[in-house]
Amino acid sequence: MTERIVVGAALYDEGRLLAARRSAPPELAGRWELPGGKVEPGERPDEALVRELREELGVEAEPIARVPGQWPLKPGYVLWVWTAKLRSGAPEPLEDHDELRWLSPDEVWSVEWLDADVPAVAAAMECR
Ligand SMILES: Nc1nc2c([nH]c(=O)n2[C@H]2C[C@H](O)[C@@H](COP(=O)(O)OP(=O)(O)OP(=O)(O)O)O2)c(=O)[nH]1
Repeated sequence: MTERIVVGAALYDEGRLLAARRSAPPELAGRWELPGGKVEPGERPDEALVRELREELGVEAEPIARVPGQWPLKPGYVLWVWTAKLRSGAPEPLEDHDELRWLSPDEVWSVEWLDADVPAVAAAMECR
């Protein structure tokens, strides 16, 4: 079975990284993640990233580069991350999240990231 790809955005603006706090499901609620979601069948991962940021945050974003690596999520799912920048709009927690926070480099570890995101965020910090 091939794994389903979940794309996450390391969205940077003026050197700060956007973190999003999940509102669901209960076992993940309250933990922080890179915004994104599942790639749909027939969709390119970078297209999925743009779509998810539009749906979840109400912004237009531009993927910059894939962050090397992939991180296992729940069985059957794997996380891929792109650095990205904002093209227009200001992110709002429209779907899946109840809080957003722009983190400066010294604040990046001040939130409780989902387990899978800890190594993914560390790798993304190398690609700023
Ligand atoms: N988006 C995202 N999901 C993550 C991260 N880390 C992590 O463990 N996950 C998990 C949470 C979910 O079980 C799964 C992604 O699901 P999702 O709910 O974001 O996907 P989606 O927007 O496509 O929503 P849906 O199809 O479930 O309605 O991966 C991350 O950094 N970003």
